[in-house]
Amino acid sequence: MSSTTSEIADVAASAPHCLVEKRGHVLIVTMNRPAARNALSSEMMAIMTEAWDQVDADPDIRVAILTGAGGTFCAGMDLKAMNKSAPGDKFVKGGMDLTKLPALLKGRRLTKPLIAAVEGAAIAGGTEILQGTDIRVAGESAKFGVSEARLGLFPLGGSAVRLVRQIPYTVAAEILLTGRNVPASEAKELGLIGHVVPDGEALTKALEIADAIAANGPIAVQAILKTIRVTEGMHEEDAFKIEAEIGAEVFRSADAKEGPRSFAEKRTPVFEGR
Ligand SMILES: C[C@H](/C=C/C(=O)SCCNC(=O)CCNC(=O)[C@H](O)C(C)(C)COP(=O)(O)OP(=O)(O)OC[C@H]1O[C@@H](n2cnc3c(N)ncnc32)[C@H](O)[C@@H]1OP(=O)(O)O)[C@H]1CC[C@H]2[C@@H]3CCC4=CC(=O)CC[C@]4(C)[C@H]3CC[C@]12C
Repeated sequence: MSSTTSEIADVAASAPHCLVEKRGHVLIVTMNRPAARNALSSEMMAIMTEAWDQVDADPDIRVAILTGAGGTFCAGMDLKAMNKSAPGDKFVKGGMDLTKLPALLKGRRLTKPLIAAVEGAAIAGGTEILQGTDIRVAGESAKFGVSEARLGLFPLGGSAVRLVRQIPYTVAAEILLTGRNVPASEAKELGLIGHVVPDGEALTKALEIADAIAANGPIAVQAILKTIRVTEGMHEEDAFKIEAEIGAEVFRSADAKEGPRSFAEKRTPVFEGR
């Protein structure tokens, strides 16, 4: 028996705003409000924060993927909810710490690599969270933008700080100040994303990259990521001191012995993450 339109709408309304699925060593986090183009809700952000905690805490998870349901990544903050209750009214002096938004990975980065698989729109909050991911794949019709200024808002998800550090200054300034949309081809040219794939294939490509990372030594992967994060913006000399400490720790691990041993024995390495 086929479902009626209202039955489908009822199911959609009761569905969690974010889905979390573990596939092997990969945790897939899917923003799931397709009828509202995956606009951010409190429920969605609470589940995302829990998922990020799970990624950091579970040693069996080696990589995470962030994606959106129904052919859209994320249309940013829920503007209809915002219209009913203006967030600015809560911003009384000292009333809220706006330096951290863990769900959007502002003031928090994961200890494992995070891959964004983008289809359709990644607008405002959607492009803001993208900047907290490490590797980014998008379908060819995807579009990006930090459009808050168009609505008289400020990109409090961190873009006024991060975007100028991730793509050339003049383009970042233009994107932030005009709020214009950036097509996938241009985003790739700018280095905001790393891959453009046919529409509908972003998650497949992200999984392919995730599997390649998950097959590597997890201690090495996490140490490389930690070095990137901790040394960002540092003078080279200071950065090399930290790099040396972190790198030496990796060389002391059992995985660092297993890698060369597997090569000599002509077999695939079995990394245990210790
Ligand atoms: C500041 C930080 C971020 C802000 C923002 O993101 S502002 C949002 C800007 N977004 C947009 O302008 C996109 C609007 N949408 C579109 O342009 C289009 O819909 C689309 C291109 C995305 C898709 O087009 P389409 O043709 O495919 O589809 P449509 O027909 O247009 O849409 C279908 C359907 O979806 C609905 N829809 C789409 N987008 C939205 C949306 N954004 N909101 C609601 N609904 C949407 C559309 O209406 C249609 O519906 P229908 O019924 O069918 O008509 C903030 C980020 C995080 C915030 C902090 C979070 C934590 C906090 C908690 C507090 O309590 C205090 C504040 C705060 C700290 C908070 C502060 C602000 C942030 C940092």
